[in-house]
Amino acid sequence: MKTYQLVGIGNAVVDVISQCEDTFLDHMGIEKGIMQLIERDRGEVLYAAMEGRVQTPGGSVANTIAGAGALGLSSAFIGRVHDDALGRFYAQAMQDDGVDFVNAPVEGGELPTSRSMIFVSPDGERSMNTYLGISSELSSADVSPAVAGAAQIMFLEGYLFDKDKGKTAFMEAAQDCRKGGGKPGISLSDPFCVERHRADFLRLIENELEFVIGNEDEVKSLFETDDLDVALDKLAAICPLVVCTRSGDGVSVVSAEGRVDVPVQKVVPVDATGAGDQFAAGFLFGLSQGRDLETCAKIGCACAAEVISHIGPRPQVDMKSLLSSAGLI
Ligand SMILES: Nc1ncnc2c1ncn2[C@@H]1O[C@H](COP(=O)(O)OP(=O)(O)O)[C@@H](O)[C@H]1O
Ligand SMILES: O=C(O)C[C@@H](O)[C@H](O)C(=O)COP(=O)(O)O
Repeated sequence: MKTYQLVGIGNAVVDVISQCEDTFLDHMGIEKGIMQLIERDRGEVLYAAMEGRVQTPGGSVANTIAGAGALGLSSAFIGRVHDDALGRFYAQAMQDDGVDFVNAPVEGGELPTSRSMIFVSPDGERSMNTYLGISSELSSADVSPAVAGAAQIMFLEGYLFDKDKGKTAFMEAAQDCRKGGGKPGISLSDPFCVERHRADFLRLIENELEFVIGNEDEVKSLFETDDLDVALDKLAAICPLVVCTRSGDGVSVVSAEGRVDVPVQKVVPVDATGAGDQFAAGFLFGLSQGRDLETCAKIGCACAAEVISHIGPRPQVDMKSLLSSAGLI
C-alpha cells in the first residue's frame, strides 16, 4: 500500500469569485468575512449578480492539500464531487497539482458538485456563500481505512462537522490514522461552525487529535472568550500542537516547547480567500520535513503571502522556488 505524507478530508467546492464594494454585500444581505451556507436558489441569484467571475477549484482543506502537493508532498484528498462538468474539472485540477483524488466522481443522485460564491471587498476580505451539494454528504463509507492508515499527517476540515455522518467519519479516520502511526489534526474552518459544534470539536481534539490549526476568532469561539491568550492556553492543555493564524498579526504556535510568535509584514490583501488554507499547506509541509515549529510557521506565512497577492485560493507561482529564494528550504 502506498503511504502518503499528507491526506486531507474536506468539502470539495468549486469557488466562483468576484470583487465588489461593501455596499453590495449590504444590499444582498451577505455577512462580511465568514462562510454562510445558502440554498440553491439563493446561489443562482448571487451567481447572476457577480461581475467578472473567476471560477477555480476551492474547498478549504482541499486548497491546503493542493498547495502541499504543489510543494512536492505525496498527498491525497478525500472528498465528494458529482460526475458533472464541475466535478470532473475539480478532480482533474487536484490531479494536476500532483494530488491523488482518491474517490471517483459520484454518478447518479440529484446533488450536484458543491460551489461557493465568494465576494472580495476592496480591503481584500472574502465573504463566502456556499451551496453544499454532494460534498457535505461525506460519510465513513468514503474514507478508506487503508488510505487513512497510510497517512503520516491527516488534515480534517471542520466544516464537515455540519453533518453527523461527517463527525463519525472523522472520528474513525483519526483513529485509523493513529493506528498507522500518523498524526491527525483539524482545521477549525470558521467561527460560526465552531459555535455550532463546540462540544464535538473539543471532544475530537482532546481524544484523537495531535494538532489544531485555526484563526483567532475560531480559537476564541472554542472557549467562548474574547481573550486569545486564555483560549490558546486552554487549547494547548488538551492538544499537543496549537497553531493560531492572526491575519496581519502573523501566527502563534503553542506546544510542549512553549509559545512562538511569528510576525508578518501586514499588507492589504488583493483577495484573502485561502490565506489560512495556504498557511496550513506551508506549515504542514514544514512539519513533514521535520523542520522546527518557527520555520514551519515562516513557511506557512510565505505561502499565505503569495495567495493573498492574487485572486483565488491556490498558489499561482512555483512555491518551491519562492521558498528557496526566501531561504526557507
Ligand atoms: N493582512 C495581512 N497581511 C499579511 N499577511 C496576512 C494578512 N492576512 C492574512 N495573512 C497571512 O495569512 C495567514 C492566515 O490568515 P488568517 O486571516 O489568520 O486566516 P483565515 O484565512 O483562515 O481567516 C496569516 O497568518 C498571515 O500569514
Ligand atoms: O469551503 C467553502 O465553503 C469555501 C472554500 O471553497 C474556499 O476556497 C475557502 O474555504 C477559502 O478558505 P479561507 O479563506 O482560508 O477560509
